Amino acid sequence: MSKIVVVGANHAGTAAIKTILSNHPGHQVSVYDSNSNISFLGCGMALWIGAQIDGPEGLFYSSKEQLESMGAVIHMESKVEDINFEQKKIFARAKDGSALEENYDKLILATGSWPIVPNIPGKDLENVQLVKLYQHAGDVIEKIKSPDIKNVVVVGAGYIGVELAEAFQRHGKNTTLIDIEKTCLPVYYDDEFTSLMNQNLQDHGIHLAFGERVVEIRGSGKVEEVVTDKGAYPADMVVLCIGFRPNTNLGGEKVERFKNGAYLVNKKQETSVKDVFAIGDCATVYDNSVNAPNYIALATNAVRSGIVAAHNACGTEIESVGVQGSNGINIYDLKMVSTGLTLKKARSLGINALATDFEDLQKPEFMKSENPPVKIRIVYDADSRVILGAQMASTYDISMGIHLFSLAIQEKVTIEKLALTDIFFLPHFNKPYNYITMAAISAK
Ligand SMILES: Cc1cc2nc3c(=O)[nH]c(=O)nc-3n(C[C@H](O)[C@H](O)[C@H](O)COP(=O)(O)OP(=O)(O)OC[C@H]3O[C@@H](n4cnc5c(N)ncnc54)[C@H](O)[C@@H]3O)c2cc1C
Ligand SMILES: NC(=O)c1ccc[n+]([C@@H]2O[C@H](COP(=O)([O-])OP(=O)(O)OC[C@H]3O[C@@H](n4cnc5c(N)ncnc54)[C@H](O)[C@@H]3O)[C@@H](O)[C@H]2O)c1
Repeated sequence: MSKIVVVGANHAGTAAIKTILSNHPGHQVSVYDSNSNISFLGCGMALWIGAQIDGPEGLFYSSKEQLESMGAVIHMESKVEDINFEQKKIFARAKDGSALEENYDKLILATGSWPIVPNIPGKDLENVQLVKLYQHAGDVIEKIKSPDIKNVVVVGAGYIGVELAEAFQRHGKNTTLIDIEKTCLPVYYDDEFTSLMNQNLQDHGIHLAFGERVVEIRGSGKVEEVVTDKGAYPADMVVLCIGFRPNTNLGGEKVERFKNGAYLVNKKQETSVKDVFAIGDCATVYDNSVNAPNYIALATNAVRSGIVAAHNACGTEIESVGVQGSNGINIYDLKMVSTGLTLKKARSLGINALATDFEDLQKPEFMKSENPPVKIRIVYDADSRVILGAQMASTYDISMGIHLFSLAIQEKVTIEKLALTDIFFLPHFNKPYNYITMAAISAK
């Protein structure tokens, strides 16, 4: 039996710890995490700020006590500061400042990510906020109770930025959403879909400032305005949501990196250093839509990579089946889901990609129950015919539909095969010629 040290106990680390202790009894698991809490669901932050949930209680699904009850030794508020990969030893600093060190047989790095902070004047002014940790959410929640916080500027209109813009507007704040790209959610959707979300945000009073670069945050002590290359926006609070960078300083020169600094891992989550695994936001994933390693920071990827690493660290060889970056968002009841490559992204990679689009009601026109329109796009390789990506949008809950496309990309299903795939019909649910079949049938 071996001693497994896990650095980081949030979504990825917790998944690895639980998998080891539930499936491989006898291994010793020692955990270090620099934070004071475990398993905070970041996605709950916007719901909490926007008062769509009553409070943070339900946003945790594990704890130090739970992991200890399973047999783990947990060192919270203890930061690992160095690793000697030759001696297989980690060096940490405990909450009281004392030095800790521990040998390992296998090491699992689950050190996650941290929000990117643009190097601009004013980034350290009071009320310039990051939103990653539970503590950050609590800080924002406390501050926006003040009527002095009237104008909130959110920088970055990716998933976090769009969700937070809705939250602040729901909280009655004058909200401006800035992005360097010409639309929101540029990573996950083509313009035909992001235009729906842009309109949705504007319809709810959120001011959009897209295609603008933030050059300075102004104020004396407290933030007062955000200046971009195209304008200036009053701000009593600024929230920075321009993406994550992986926390991989512990790897030093020893552990091979991906182009953005994430630990480069294989399908067993093994790094370039023997007996060292990396999982979650600090590591790459195998992206089936490009057949190569990629960086896609999602809790869903963190959990699955933790499971895979745990089994391999305990001697049971399994491989990740890869991911396609499936994701979803629900803003003022507009639901959008996507997986794989957008048409824009596929073409930027030099793929001879095409898209087949279709729009229809969810159910037959004769149905009296809720029956909104659904918009779908399927992206596929014009040469191999293999499905590369899909996007869907509706006020109807279409979330189950994107899982079909996630599996289709994973299994390299062609658009022709999808056109003949068994999809049931019942007027309560859909149409005989449903929009998935129709989009696939009309592919060029
Ligand atoms: C506001 C917000 C909303 C989100 N919404 C979603 C969503 O809806 N769906 C989704 O799939 N994903 C979502 N995400 C992304 C998701 O939260 C991350 O992908 C996930 O947290 C990654 O988990 P992780 O364990 O790999 O890393 P992290 O959550 O970053 O955890 C890393 C852990 O390592 C610890 N650590 C780091 N360095 C050290 C060290 N040297 N020593 C000891 N401990 C260390 C940290 O304290 C932390 O506990 C959201 C993120 C945010 C911020
Ligand atoms: N529903 C979900 O699945 C969900 C929800 C929240 C977060 N997440 C994940 O968490 C991670 C972090 O989310 P995020 O929203 O921070 O990142 P993101 O990559 O989704 O969005 C970052 C946005 O910031 C913009 N940007 C980058 N640099 C900028 C600059 N200097 N000025 C202005 N805009 C700039 C980008 O164009 C992009 O639109 C992502 O991996 C995301 O997928 C997922």
